[in-house]
Amino acid sequence: MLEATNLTKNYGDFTALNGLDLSIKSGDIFCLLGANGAGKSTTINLFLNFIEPDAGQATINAMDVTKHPKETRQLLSYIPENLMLYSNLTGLENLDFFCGLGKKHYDKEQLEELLKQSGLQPDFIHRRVSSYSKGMRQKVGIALARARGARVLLLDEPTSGLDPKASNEFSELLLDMKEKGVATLMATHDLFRAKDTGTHIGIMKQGILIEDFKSEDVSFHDLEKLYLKHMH
Ligand SMILES: Nc1ncnc2c1ncn2[C@@H]1O[C@H](COP(=O)(O)OP(=O)(O)OP(=O)(O)O)[C@@H](O)[C@H]1O
Repeated sequence: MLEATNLTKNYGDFTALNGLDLSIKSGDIFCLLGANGAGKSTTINLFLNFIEPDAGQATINAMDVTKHPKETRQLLSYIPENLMLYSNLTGLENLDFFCGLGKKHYDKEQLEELLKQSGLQPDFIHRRVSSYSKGMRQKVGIALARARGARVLLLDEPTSGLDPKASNEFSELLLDMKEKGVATLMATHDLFRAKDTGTHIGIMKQGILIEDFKSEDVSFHDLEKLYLKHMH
């Protein structure tokens, strides 16, 4: 569903992403680990078509994102570390607004249901987002992904700064999306979540994917050892 072939991005003579080959299928949760500056956000931004590759291609459902920007963007939802929501609007009003931008229209009951299914406490649905915790904001992001019927989730450190309970709730939502066949690419620094929630784990260093394996094939201890070894 998500494929990178020799995907490469240079900034001047600095190579931020170097010949990435990657395949993420429906129902996969691929967790991308790596130190600051390793190239994780660059990878996500290339799939989003926010930036253009210098070589290779990023495809979603076999469509090159640079050649089919509209079709590919319709298939995906993106949740960055800090989701942009209107703080003066309620969660429900935000969801309604962003669904409208994507020409999806739901009535009030359906929007309430989408937010509840995404774990937002019912008494917050009609409160302004300015009163939300970061975890609650990320739940609105998941509700939007559901509302848009996204087949692909691109997540850039969505759980950084969340407390363990909120992070765990977010993982549950990802597993639920996985059951629905959504393909997920998540950049994260959270080794525990990568092992716990991811189906696949990649470790990136200086723009190169140096490890790529199924998370069931490593213990948490071995993952930590491998990660630390590569960080030197
Ligand atoms: N617009 C830009 N111009 C020049 N260099 C850039 C630009 N954007 C990113 N880079 C560089 O590319 C490299 C990869 O950055 P990227 O944001 O992909 O890393 P990352 O793995 O997501 O790191 P982090 O964990 O800090 O988010 C970094 O060295 C960064 O400084």
